[in-house]
Amino acid sequence: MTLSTPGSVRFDSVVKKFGNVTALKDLNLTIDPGKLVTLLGPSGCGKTTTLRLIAGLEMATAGAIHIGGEDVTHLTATYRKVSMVFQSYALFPHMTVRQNVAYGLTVKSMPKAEAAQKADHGLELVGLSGFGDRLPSELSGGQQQRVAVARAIVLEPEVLLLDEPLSNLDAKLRRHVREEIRQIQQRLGLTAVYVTHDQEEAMAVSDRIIVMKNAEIAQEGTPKDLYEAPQSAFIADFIGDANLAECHIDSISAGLATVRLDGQTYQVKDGALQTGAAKMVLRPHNLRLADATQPGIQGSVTYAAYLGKEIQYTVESAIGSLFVISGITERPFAQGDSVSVQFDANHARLVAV
Ligand SMILES: Nc1ncnc2c1ncn2[C@@H]1O[C@H](COP(=O)(O)OP(=O)(O)OP(=O)(O)O)[C@@H](O)[C@H]1O
Repeated sequence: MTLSTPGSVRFDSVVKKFGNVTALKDLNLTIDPGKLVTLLGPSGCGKTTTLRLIAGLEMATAGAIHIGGEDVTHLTATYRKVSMVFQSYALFPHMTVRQNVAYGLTVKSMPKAEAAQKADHGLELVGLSGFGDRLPSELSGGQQQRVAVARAIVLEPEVLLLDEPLSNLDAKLRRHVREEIRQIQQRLGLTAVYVTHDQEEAMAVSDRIIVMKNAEIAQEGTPKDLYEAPQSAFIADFIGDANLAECHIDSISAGLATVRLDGQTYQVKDGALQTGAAKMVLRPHNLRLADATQPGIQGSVTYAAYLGKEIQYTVESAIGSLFVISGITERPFAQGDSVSVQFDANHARLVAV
């Protein structure tokens, strides 16, 4: 199949209001061709509105939207080269899988035989060759979602939009289908915009993640950027688990901050902050437990859970409650044990209070 050139997406100062509700404040974003970008954020932050604005299912109140370099701000959905995959699959139950995939093509007046041939090719691309004569009810949930993806990609969109495509699948299948969606997107070089509120799913499938909060972008970057260099307490907490410990930056020099935490001094990469109160981001697996006689932050284990691949602890300490993850090869501790919590300051980060 020849797919149309993957398109870029650009928002210039886009505002979207629904009556008194401002769903998007002043959104500026660029999505490069061939990349999968995820919109991630808590409920109501504006993810779905952004996706619907790309699709042309909503119109911007102000600002401009470009797809593939073309100004589409005032074009309705029919005239935009995008296809959407919904969380509900939205397959027609009485049509065969092939007819479902061919549906959008026949609506566009493609002759039936050609549409069926394209549908079969689409099914091949999503690993469902030979399933064309079945009814959707004769497929698993994951297979039905792949049919929905095939139906979207046979339309040869410049941009593929995916609205929480895994939310109807159970946890085990979700991981499998997200890998498949990512592989199809990469193999075909599609530009894809993916909405989810699940941060692990976002990290697993994305080239870049745009984290939204209160109708604005909170931070954007690769999964690694967001995890390793969060620019706020919100991002640190939202992307992966984080302990946020109150600390004090005494001085900053050559990109290193001298930080006081629990009476000790540490050198931490500065997060473009000023001296004064700050929060130190301590990832649970970067904390180690040692015997209480060892140096570190003193505390006591209030919860210990053996999870096979790791042990998770809650430690009440002088700097608050800490969530700690240890490898199973490390010495185990039990509830009630006095411990010393140690960490490597190279892995700590600083964010504003
Ligand atoms: N048609 C509408 N009419 C009025 N308000 C709306 C409409 N659609 C969305 N909103 C409001 O705009 C804001 C953003 O909604 P949106 O659906 O984009 O959020 P979301 O991040 O996708 O949330 P969720 O994860 O819950 O789906 C919310 O405050 C929502 O209530």
